[in-house]
Amino acid sequence: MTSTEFTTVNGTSAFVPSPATPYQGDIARYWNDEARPVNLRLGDVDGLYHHHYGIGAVDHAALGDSEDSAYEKKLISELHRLESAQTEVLLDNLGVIGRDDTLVDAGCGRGGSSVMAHQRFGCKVEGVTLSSTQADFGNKRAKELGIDDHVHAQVCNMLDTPFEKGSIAASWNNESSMYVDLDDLFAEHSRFLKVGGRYVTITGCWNPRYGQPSKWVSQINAHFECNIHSRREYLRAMADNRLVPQAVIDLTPDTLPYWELRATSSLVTGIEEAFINSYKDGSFQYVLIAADRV
Ligand SMILES: C[S@@+](CC[C@H](N)C(=O)[O-])C[C@H]1O[C@@H](n2cnc3c(N)ncnc32)[C@H](O)[C@@H]1O
Ligand SMILES: CC(C)=CCC/C(C)=C/COP(=O)(O)OP(=O)(O)O
Ligand SMILES: [Mg+2]
Repeated sequence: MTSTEFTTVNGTSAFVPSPATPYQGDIARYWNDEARPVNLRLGDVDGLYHHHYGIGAVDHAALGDSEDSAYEKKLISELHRLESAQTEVLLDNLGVIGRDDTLVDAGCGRGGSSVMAHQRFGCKVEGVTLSSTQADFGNKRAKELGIDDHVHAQVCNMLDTPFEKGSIAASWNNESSMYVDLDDLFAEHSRFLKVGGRYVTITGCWNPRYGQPSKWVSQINAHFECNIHSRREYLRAMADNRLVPQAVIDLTPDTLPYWELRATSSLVTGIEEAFINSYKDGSFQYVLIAADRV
């Protein structure tokens, strides 16, 4: 961060760092203003608020009859269950984490993954986001849950964090790496991770086998003001920054049922077709990459 400015958040005074670039200012504004029902209504199911997508098979028995008056509510619960299942898979890949460890949730959104990590490992989790609205939301949820001594969010550029060199046991980007240069991102994770620590990303990436980003990938970029990288860029930038892949899992077949279900819901946002078509034509992939910091 280059400078700080004084601001007022919910009637209390706080220092919010100025964005490092005009683009980061756009992204901060985007997430400060975001209040899509597809995210808030799903989060209301159990108080875990996610800004990522789901994986796993749809439980049609739990959904029941689509003519039923309770069907839409069940559909929302089912989409939310699949989004939390996505986080569980990310956490499965973090390796052995102790209660005394600190983890970094880079691009933490409203903090759903941070809470789940603490609930599983009993560890500390530090979230960073460009959005003060999201950081406030995450800190309020942590307080309500009585875990604010362990789960904390701050407004901070994930390319330039305050975490000490070699101090972090594991870190991740859950659908947040498409907003940054990957070399800069992995250099920063590599700096604050302990040697032997684990890094995990779940991301959408364009498939080099397709050739170039398809029109659907361009549509997703425009919709979210992001810049989707290719699978090749991820692996190259990791290799250049002492992150050695331990697992590369193609989650594309596992995320398609989520999208096909979401496309039938009242909470559609209009981006469903681009995800479904790009996953089906092979131009876009949903992947998990887990890497060791060596
Ligand atoms: C799609 S949301 C993902 C949120 C969260 N990881 C989740 O799974 O719910 C993208 C997040 O990346 C954050 N982000 C984008 N660029 C960032 C940057 N340079 N530094 C910190 N956070 C960033 C946004 O503020 C937002 O919270
Ligand atoms: C896989 C890719 C390319 C993701 C782009 C980043 C992104 C915006 C993720 C979902 O956020 P969200 O949960 O706020 O989006 P939505 O409102 O569509 O559910
Ligand atoms: Mg969402």
